Amino acid sequence: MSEILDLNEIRQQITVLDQELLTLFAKRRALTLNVAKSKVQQIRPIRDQQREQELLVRLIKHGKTLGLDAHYVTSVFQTIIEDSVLNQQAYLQSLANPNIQVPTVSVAFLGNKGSYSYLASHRYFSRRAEKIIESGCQNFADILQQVESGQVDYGMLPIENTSSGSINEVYDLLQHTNLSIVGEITQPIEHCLLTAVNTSLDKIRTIYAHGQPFAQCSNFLDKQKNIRIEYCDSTADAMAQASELQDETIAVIGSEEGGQLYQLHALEKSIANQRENHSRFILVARKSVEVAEQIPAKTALILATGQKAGALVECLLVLKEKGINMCKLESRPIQGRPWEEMFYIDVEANLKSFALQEAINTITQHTNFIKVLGCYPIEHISPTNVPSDEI
Ligand SMILES: C=C(O[C@@H]1C=C(C(=O)O)C=C[C@H]1O)C(=O)O
Repeated sequence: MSEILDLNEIRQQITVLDQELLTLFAKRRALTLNVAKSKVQQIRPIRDQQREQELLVRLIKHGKTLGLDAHYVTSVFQTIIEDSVLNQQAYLQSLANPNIQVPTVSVAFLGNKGSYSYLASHRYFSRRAEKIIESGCQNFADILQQVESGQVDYGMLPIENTSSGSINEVYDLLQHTNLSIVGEITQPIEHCLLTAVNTSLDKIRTIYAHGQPFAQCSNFLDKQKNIRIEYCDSTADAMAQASELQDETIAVIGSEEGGQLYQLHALEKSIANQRENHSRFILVARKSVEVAEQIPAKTALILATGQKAGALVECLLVLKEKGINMCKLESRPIQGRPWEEMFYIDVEANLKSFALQEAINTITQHTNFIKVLGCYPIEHISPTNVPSDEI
């Protein structure tokens, strides 16, 4: 006869193990902070992908002897390494900008509790501040106005999404602001259909959604018959309305994590057109920041060339000559000047670097207008992979 297994007792053992794992994670984090301190002394870059690869190969081999598959070990340690690199970057940034190191920060974002902007703000500051004073806004212009007037320290704005592209309204607002971009964060967007009460898809008649999630879920929505879309100012607004109405015919497009704050449950998960759906947010402040040299930096520029033939090409050639990688180019019309365009250019370079300073000086000769929107650490940590023959 097989032995009787006591579920509660086994779960108790798992609970103890999980706590031990957390203690080990914290110890590892503390050690990586010491690594960061030594890199400051030795002026070495934060990221060392060769070390990451060696470490992964060793762990995968060892994991196999314990019955753990390579995929599992790789994904766990990629997450640990990402946290470690971001934490080291945040530490170096706090040294480079002692004035930004404060325990409490105030942040304006779109919507209320539960919006993607709310989740991005909390994730961004989780390793940088102890407390966030939240300021939910009804539109992007309000966010900028609150930062400009000094009502809050920071504004979090979505700038692009992997499925619906650039957020033009934010680009247009950036033309007229004196604020600086001081950070970025990429937030996974996992759209679900959320409801306040137990119901089924065939009973839903109205879906509350913000325009962005609506556009990103068009394939799923096209398949639904007899459904009306109610546009809302934000995802959080949509959630609050559905939560208040407690109606089995009403659903909301939003994240499961955000929905939990309104006691909403996921009726359908992963309803976005693209499975890999991410939004990039930028953080704006009144004062620009310095980016430590050991951290990969991005600089955002806007420029107008007028209607001179080839002027934009001349500007881009300057970047090429200086070996500066352009990671984004966007154009927007200039209000009041028909057919003239404002170009938004993101480059992977530190504003302090000699190459970028020289490039900006030369580019200025080809433009009517040029402005640096900000220089900030690149927050996206691309995972190091292990060559398949090494596994
Ligand atoms: C901790 C370090 O910094 C980074 C983080 C690593 C990690 O968490 O294991 C490994 C290499 C670096 O990209 C290090 O250089 O050892």
